[in-house]
Amino acid sequence: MFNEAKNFIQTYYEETGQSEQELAARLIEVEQQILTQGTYEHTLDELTYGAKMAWRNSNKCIGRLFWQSLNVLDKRDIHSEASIFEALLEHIEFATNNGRIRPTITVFSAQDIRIWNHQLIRYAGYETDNGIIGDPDSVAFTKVCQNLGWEGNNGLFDVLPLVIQLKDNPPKLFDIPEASILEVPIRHPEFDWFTDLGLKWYAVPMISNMKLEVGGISYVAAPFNGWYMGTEIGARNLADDNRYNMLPTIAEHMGLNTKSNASLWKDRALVELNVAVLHSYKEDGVSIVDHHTAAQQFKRFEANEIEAGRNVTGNWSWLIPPLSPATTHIFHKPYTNEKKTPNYFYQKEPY
Ligand code: HEM
Ligand SMILES: N/C(=N/c1cccc(CO[C@@H]2CCNC2)c1)c1cccs1
Repeated sequence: MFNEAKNFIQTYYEETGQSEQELAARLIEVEQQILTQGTYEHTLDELTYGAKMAWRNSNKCIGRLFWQSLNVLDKRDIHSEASIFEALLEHIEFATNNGRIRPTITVFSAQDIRIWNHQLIRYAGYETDNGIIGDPDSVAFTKVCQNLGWEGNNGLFDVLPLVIQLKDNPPKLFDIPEASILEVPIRHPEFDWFTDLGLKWYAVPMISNMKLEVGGISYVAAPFNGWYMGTEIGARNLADDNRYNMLPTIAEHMGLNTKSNASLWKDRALVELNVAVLHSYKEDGVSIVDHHTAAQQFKRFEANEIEAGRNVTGNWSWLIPPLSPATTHIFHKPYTNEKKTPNYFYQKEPY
């Protein structure tokens, strides 16, 4: 652990221009803590910078240009399910900010808390005799919630409860107040019939099942949010045939020939769905980025990193957007998928 701690603290001090003397003193302190307690505690500044570095090192993320502007909420001192629920509501409110989304991470104490949700706000998926209602991606977790007593409503867009577990206690469920959940009804700038599809999506993506690793310490409950890139909603969540599978319906309404692949009906429906998503979020003043702008921002990130003397790492297959990937520069160049730390990692599902 001391090796990982030393590497992180050294890099942190170098990148923030703190003196060799301060570094040496801090390293002695950390070594002492590890020797006597088996671990050490990050200062707020170390934790804050570590969370930002972890974003900077996230190879699958196209949004890394803004890594230094991450808001870090330190909640390492709370240890009851109720106060964790309160902190999560605080995160949701602060991050949502009435639509002017603030990229934010809340860090809970390193080991004894788990949030079972994949995202703080996500729609339920119900398996019924005549198919799946809601988000197919949520079917397994929805069953877990129902086994824990959650009813659900068999709706298309039922927001799942927060499931919070302390140590090895049974998890506790908490409903998120509707007032805290900002959603965007999806309409199209030209096709008036689009509204009748009854589609909407939530404003803020908040990943809550990954762990933040900084200097040898793993924060297994550290939910983080940014804003959406439009294609995530328009080219995947509402488009995939194993998600909301809207392309055939949209193509029908557009009067396209869905009997022939060569009519490119799927592609035309896909573009209009993505146009509708971007139009709706923008009209409602909810932060969102289109995949062309996001790629241009990523290009600026690459230049900044080279300028800072760091090599750019990335996971090409995740960085290219799912719609018109070859229209971005990312498609036309290779990226090394070298894993640096601090970083965000997958971890075993607690259920
Ligand atoms: C600010 C706006 C942001 C945008 C537009 C953005 C965009 C994206 C997109 C499109 C993906 C791929 C998701 C998918 O294909 O399912 C992604 C992945 C990822 N992003 Fe970002 N991101 C943003 C902010 C952040 C922040 C604040 C963090 C953490 C502090 C972060 C960490 C990650 C990580 C760890 C992944 C990979 C997730 C996985 O492995 O499943 N991003 N991002
Ligand atoms: N825009 C975003 N998109 C995502 C970022 C990370 C993960 C995901 C969802 O990943 C799922 C697992 C693989 N694809 C879907 C979406 C952000 C969420 C939190 C901060 S930015």
